Amino acid sequence: MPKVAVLGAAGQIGSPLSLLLKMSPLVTELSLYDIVHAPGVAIDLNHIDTPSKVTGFLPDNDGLKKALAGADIVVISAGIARKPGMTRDDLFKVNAGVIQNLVIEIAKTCPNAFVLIITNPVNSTLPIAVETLKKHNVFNPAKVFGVTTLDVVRASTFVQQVLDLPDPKALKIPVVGGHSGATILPLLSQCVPAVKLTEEKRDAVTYRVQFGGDEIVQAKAGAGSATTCMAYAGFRFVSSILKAMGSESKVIEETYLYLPGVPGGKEIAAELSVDYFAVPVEFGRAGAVKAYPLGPLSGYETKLLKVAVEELKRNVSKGVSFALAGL
Ligand SMILES: NC(=O)C1=CN([C@@H]2O[C@H](COP(=O)(O)OP(=O)(O)OC[C@H]3O[C@@H](n4cnc5c(N)ncnc54)[C@H](O)[C@@H]3O)[C@@H](O)[C@H]2O)C=CC1
Ligand SMILES: O=C([O-])CC(=O)C(=O)O
Repeated sequence: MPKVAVLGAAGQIGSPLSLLLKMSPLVTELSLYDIVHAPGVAIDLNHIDTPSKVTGFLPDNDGLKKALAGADIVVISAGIARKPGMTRDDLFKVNAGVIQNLVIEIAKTCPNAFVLIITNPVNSTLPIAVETLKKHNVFNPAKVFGVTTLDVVRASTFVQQVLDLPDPKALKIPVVGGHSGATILPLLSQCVPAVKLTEEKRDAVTYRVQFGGDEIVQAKAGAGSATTCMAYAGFRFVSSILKAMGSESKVIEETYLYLPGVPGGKEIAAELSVDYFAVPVEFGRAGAVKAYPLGPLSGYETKLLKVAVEELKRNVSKGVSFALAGL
């Protein structure tokens, strides 16, 4: 039965995400790691009356290795978050090294685990994780992802709000690309069921999905960025993987991934001329089984796609260069 490890578990995302995982009947064992407070967070969660067992580790006494031992899924939200005036790319300096060091230990201790990266800038931290796993000869493209679920959650929520519809969950809107500003591309033209948006509303919703993170950073005024909605989105993504691991039915979620390693992905990468992109991905027992193409885009979306790809290429190569230099 699945063991999930959360790295960065004492943080503003890690704690509520761990709470949601503790509530899930799909999780048997939860191990929490952070450079501070993780054992306390674990004891706290262990007073909840669900069967899963929670253990917390700090860096001393091989804590990271112990946290990762036997993990089936590792979720990483370790690192620093934005303050007003910062871009996600400004987090690179600190978070690139954090991801690289954590992933080196994953490569040694639980090389077959799913690795889900929440830590920003996701556009670059995922390539760092992939290059690090490749270097250790344990990269499985079906199991390593950047978590972009919050963008998908935002797209349906913001369309529901602008059209005053009853239920955001009833709207399925693919969000492709990366996870920052112009690299995020909500495909509103593919909304199921279809919605009618004036150009003005289309532009406003698209902008809000792309820059929704800024809304929260500004409102929190120095106290952090998206946390509870991210914990919700991260839990949705982990749950989808757990469901796919345990059943025959297909599960589809958008996620940012190394396309050439997944069936269907090579063609998308060749068409976009970028190896990393979020697309709808089908999951099975052993991870990603198929990457779906973007499908028909409106003229408006085609223009935005060009901008997204150019920016994303720079973010990817920054991550790859960092990883290769440090390995
Ligand atoms: N992918 C996405 O959609 C989103 C990503 N994020 C990103 O998630 C990350 C975490 O955000 P928050 O939880 O709000 O930040 P936070 O500062 O509250 O928590 C981060 C935690 O990481 C820990 N940490 C730092 N270095 C570590 C290391 N080397 N090993 C283990 N733990 C370490 C810290 O002690 C802290 O507890 C940020 O990079 C943020 O930008 C945030 C929202 C959405
Ligand atoms: O904006 C940030 O820094 C946090 C984030 O990734 C988001 O809210 O999408």
